[in-house]
Parts: sequence; C-alpha cells; structure tokens
Amino acid sequence: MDLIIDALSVKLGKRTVLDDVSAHLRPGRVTAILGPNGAGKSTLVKAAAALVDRSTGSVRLDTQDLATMDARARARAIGYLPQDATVHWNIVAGDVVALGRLPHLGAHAAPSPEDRAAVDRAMHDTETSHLADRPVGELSGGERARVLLARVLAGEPRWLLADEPLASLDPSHQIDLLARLRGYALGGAGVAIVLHDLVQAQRAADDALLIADGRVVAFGPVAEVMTADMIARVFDVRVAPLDDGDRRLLVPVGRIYAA
Ligand SMILES: Nc1ncnc2c1ncn2[C@@H]1O[C@H](COP(=O)(O)OP(=O)(O)OP(=O)(O)O)[C@@H](O)[C@H]1O
Repeated sequence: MDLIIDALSVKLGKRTVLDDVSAHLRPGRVTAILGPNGAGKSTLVKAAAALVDRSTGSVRLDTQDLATMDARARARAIGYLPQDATVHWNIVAGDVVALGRLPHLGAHAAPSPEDRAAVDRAMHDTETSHLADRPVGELSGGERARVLLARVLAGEPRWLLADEPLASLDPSHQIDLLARLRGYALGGAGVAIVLHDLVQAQRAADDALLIADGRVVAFGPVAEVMTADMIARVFDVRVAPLDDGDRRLLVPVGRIYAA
C-alpha cells in the first residue's frame, strides 16, 4: 500500500505549518523525513497518521483517504510512534505492548494466541522481553522508548511512522533500532522516520524527504537528495566525507553562517 501525501496543507492557529506538501511514499522502503527545527516534520507525520486536521489536500493509502477511513482500520494500517515517550499509566511494560493489539481485538474479546504471539515477537525484536513485568514508570528513557516501539510493532501496521525514535537511545540501540525498522520495511511494510541525525539517515534510509518552512525542498533516493550542497542549503552546515565500507557518508562538521 502506497502512502500518498497530496497537496497537504495544515494550519495550526494562524500559522501555516505545512504548505502544499506532496510525496508518494512506497512500502518496502525506509523514508527519512528531515529538516531543521520547526520545519513541520512532526506535523507531517501526525497528519499522515490522521492525528491533526489538514486544511487542504489529502493523505491516502492507495486510493483510500485516511480521513474517511474507519478509525480501527486506520489504526491497523498505520502505527504512529510519537516523539514524546510518556506513558500516563504506570502499568507493566508487557501490558503497554499488548495495547498495540487493541485495533485487532473485537469488542470485549480476549487476546487470541495470535495476538499474544505478536506481542512476544515485538518484545523479542526490541529486546524488551525481560522488561515485561516492570512498571513503565520505573524504566529508563531508552528502555521505555523501546517498549513503546514494541507496542507499535505489536500492531503489525502496514505503515510505521516514527517521530525521532533515536532521541533517548544509546548508539548501539540507535543502530539496532534502525536495522529493525529496515527489516520491517524489507518485510513489505512502509516505514517513515523523522530523524535529526543526517549520518544515520544516510545509513538507514532509502529515500529522504527534506522539508523546510513547511514545504518540500527535495524528495527522492538518499544518495540523490542528500548532497553536500543540499545539506548546506537546508541545514546551514558543511559536511565532510566518511568512508563506511563501500559507501561514502556525509558528516556534518561545521556551521555555515550567512554572510
Ligand atoms: N498547536 C500549534 N499551534 C501553532 N503552531 C504550532 C503548533 N504546533 C506546532 N506549531 C508550529 O509549527 C511549526 C512546525 O512544528 P513541528 O513540531 O511540526 O516541527 P518539527 O520540524 O517537527 O520541529 P523539531 O525538529 O523542532 O521537532 C513550528 O514552528 C511550531 O512552532
């Protein structure tokens, strides 16, 4: 299922936060959504998950408009991992992850063996099985972030939208998480991730969607979009090349100040 953002504009209060944004995202690929602070990245993923009202335009799964889709069907199709890793109830991690199956359960239905298997798989994949009986309030920021990712994965969505999922993770868990999201995409799902780390974006993503001031600056395969010139233009940083095996990554090394 393609995720098609078509001429999307979003106004929050008096501010136009997204302005005529279009991008055709494909499953089986990881799309990194990149841009400076305040560019509109979080608003874009929220709008793509139908969590903010758009002003004009549409977000579709193939031909189906998300705005008119049944809410449970939409929750099964789109998993959203917010930037803020807060859990408001102090329930145990295993129960938090099990909440990810809610869109699959009938009213008052008990979880099936399939539901339990999906929860176990998600916890295994995020290395959170050992945290199952711990209250989430007692977990470290990184542990909680992995539990919340497990909750989204347990729902087995066709599309996974994650807003800056690396924020509280140490380097090894960052690399693991990106590898896991890549694996999820290779399994046929769509994955779109808001990232600030340009190097990890180059490592993990197939496509990059660059936005600034609520508008699309560039969208396409990472190697074509994330050039030194484009990075300088969008982020005001200069980059240096770093050879990583058979690929060359561009690493931010300095700020460019306007003349
Ligand atoms: N509810 C709101 N009302 C008015 N303006 C808002 C609201 N929410 C966000 N904004 C503004 O919209 C713009 C885009 O916000 P958004 O959170 O989407 O940016 P972002 O690219 O994710 O930023 P960051 O990298 O800092 O997380 C910002 O200027 C922000 O101040």
